[in-house]
Amino acid sequence: MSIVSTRKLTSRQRLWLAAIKVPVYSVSVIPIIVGSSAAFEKISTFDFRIFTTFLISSILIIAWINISNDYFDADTGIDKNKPHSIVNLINNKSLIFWLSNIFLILGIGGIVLISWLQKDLTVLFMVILCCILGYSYQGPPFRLGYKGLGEIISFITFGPIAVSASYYSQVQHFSIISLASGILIGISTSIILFCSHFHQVKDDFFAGKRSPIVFLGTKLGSIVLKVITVFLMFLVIFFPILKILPFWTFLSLLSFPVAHKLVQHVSQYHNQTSKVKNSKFIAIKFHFFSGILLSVGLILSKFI
Ligand SMILES: C/C(=C\COP(=O)(O)OP(=O)(O)O)CCC[C@H](C)CCC[C@H](C)CCCC(C)C
Ligand SMILES: O=C(O)C1=CC(=O)c2ccccc2C1=O
Repeated sequence: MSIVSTRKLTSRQRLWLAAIKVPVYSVSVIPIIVGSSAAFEKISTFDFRIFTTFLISSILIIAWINISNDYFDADTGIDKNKPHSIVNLINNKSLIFWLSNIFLILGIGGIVLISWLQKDLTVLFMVILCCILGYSYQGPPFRLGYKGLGEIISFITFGPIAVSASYYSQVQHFSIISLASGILIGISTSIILFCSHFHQVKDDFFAGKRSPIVFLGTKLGSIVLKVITVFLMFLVIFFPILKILPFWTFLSLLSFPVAHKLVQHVSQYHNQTSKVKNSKFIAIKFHFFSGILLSVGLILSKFI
């Protein structure tokens, strides 16, 4: 194989890697881990079979939302400068549409299994609500993401609903612990989506997508990011002080250096496309570490 073709292969592989968006799957894993940790903290119970089924289902649902996002974005032309859109890579829209639906059916199938095992439809209703809201973010005729509502949808779905659903799947009741943990996870998830708009501001504007950054501009957007991140850190301190969350959830504060790096990076490079692009990955790192530390804090509270 010639050097040129190897290079070609490598760049295509890179595009595929970007298209698959592996790091983004943190958003599917963390709410399930945190909800199950909160359940363990509350009543010392952990059903590994339910946990694993929920985790796999959640990953499949995120595969659906991401593949179908490329499918729906192809219709509005917003991804025409995005070589790592799956539609631009495969060039077979109906295949992509059906592939995404297979992921959705398999994901929902796992949740049906949980509901069947527990003879309780609550978790199924909650996840279906998430999927309807997820569809409304990107699919016609709603496309609420194009109206600047993505962050609110992502907060509600990945935060209070997903964390409470995971909690409920373990213990079959609701609690303030899963709600408060869900609020923290919801905010850090929305921070990821918020950061993903900075480098796309021009394409979004010309395609008629009114993302928060199109509304605010990149400078004001970087200030809003700082305010929201500080607010999140404030809640991490405030919840244990008010005994809404157990003491050891303070551990989540150890993710502060990553939060600081994120805010610094965006305030420095908010209008430099190639550099601010990286902010989404710093935000994912922050979401992952703050979420894992929150889980560790919840579990530790049971023992210390
Ligand atoms: C695809 C998503 C965001 C990316 O959108 P955008 O078009 O800006 O991206 P590109 O630049 O890459 O084109 C995700 C949007 C998520 C949505 C707001 C909410 C989805 C809800 C899920 C279905 C909830 C799943 C819950 C699960 C954990 C049980
Ligand atoms: O591709 C992306 O940019 C995102 C994908 C995704 O699934 C997600 C989920 C929750 C919050 C943000 C994001 C993305 O930014």
